[in-house]
Amino acid sequence: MNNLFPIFLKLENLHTLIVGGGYVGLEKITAVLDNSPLARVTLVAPEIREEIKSIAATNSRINLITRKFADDDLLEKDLVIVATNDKPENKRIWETARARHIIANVADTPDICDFYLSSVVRKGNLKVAISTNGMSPTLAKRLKEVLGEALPDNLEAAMEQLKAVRDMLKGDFASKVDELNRITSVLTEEKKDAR
Ligand SMILES: C[C@@]1(CC(=O)O)c2cc3[nH]c(cc4nc(cc5[nH]c(cc(n2)[C@H]1CCC(=O)O)[C@@](C)(CC(=O)O)[C@@H]5CCC(=O)O)C(CC(=O)O)=C4CCC(=O)O)c(CCC(=O)O)c3CC(=O)O
Ligand SMILES: NC(=O)C1=CN([C@@H]2O[C@H](COP(=O)(O)OP(=O)(O)OC[C@H]3O[C@@H](n4cnc5c(N)ncnc54)[C@H](O)[C@@H]3O)[C@@H](O)[C@H]2O)C=CC1
Repeated sequence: MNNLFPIFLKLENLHTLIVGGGYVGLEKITAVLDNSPLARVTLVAPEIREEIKSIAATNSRINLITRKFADDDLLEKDLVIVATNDKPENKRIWETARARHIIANVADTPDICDFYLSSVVRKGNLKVAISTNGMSPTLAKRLKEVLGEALPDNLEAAMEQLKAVRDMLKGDFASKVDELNRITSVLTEEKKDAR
C-alpha cells in the first residue's frame, strides 16, 4: 500500500532550502528547477559543485551560502532537502526541521523523509508524478519513459479546447460538471468499445 499523499507545489511561492552541494545536491536542485524554474532556493554547503554555481550565476532566485549548515538556515524556509555526506548531521537537520514544522526530504534515508521526490512525466500543461513508495526509483524512472511515449501528443490541444469550453460554459456548477463529463466521455467509451 502506498499511503503517500500527492500534491503539486507552487515552489515560486515558497522558499526551499537545500543542504549539501555535491552530486545529490545538484540532482535535487536540477529536479526542482526543471519543474519549477521560478522556485526560490537557498543552498548551503562548504563545498559547492561548479555546475550548481553556474546555475546560480544565471538565476537571481538561487542563493548559495558557502559554509556548513547552521540551524538558523531553516528560518523562513518552507521545505528542506538534505543531501550532505554526513549521515548523523542529516538526521540532526531533519530533527531540527521537524521541531520547526518544516517538511524535510533526506537523501538516502526514506525513513526520515516527510516527502519523496517523484519521477515526472511532462507533456505541456500535463504533469504526471510517479511514486513506487520508495520501492524502486529505477522503475519509476522507466515508467516515466513508457508513459511519456504512450501519452498522445495532441493532449495539449485537447486541454486548450476543453479550457475554452470550460470558460464559456454558463450555468451552475452541477450543469458545468455534467457538460464537461459528457464532452469527455468519448475518452473512456472508446476504451470500453475496444475491449
Ligand atoms: C525514497 C526516495 C526519496 C527521495 O530521494 O525523494 C528515494 C530514495 C533512494 N534512491 C536511491 C537510488 C536511486 N534513485 C534514483 C532515481 C530517482 N530517485 C527518485 C526518488 C526517490 N528516491 C524517492 C522514492 C521515489 C518513489 O517513491 O519511487 C526519483 C524518482 C526522483 C528524484 O530523485 O528526483 C529519481 C528518478 C527520477 C527520474 O529520472 O525520473 C536512481 C536511478 C537513477 O538515478 O537512474 C537510483 C539508483 C538505483 C537504485 O538504487 O534504485 C536510493 C539508494 C541509494 C544508495 O544505494 O546509496 C535511495 C534510498 C533508499 O531507497 O533507501
Ligand atoms: N552520488 C550519488 O549518486 C549518491 C549518493 N548518495 C548519498 O548521498 C549523500 C550525498 O552524496 P553526494 O552528493 O554524492 O556527496 P558529495 O561528497 O558529492 O557532496 C557532499 C556535500 O555535502 C556538503 N556537506 C558536508 N557536510 C555539510 C554540512 N554540515 N552542512 C552543509 N553541507 C555539508 C559538502 O560540502 C558537499 O557539498 C552521501 O551520503 C551519499 O552516500 C546516495 C545515493 C547516490
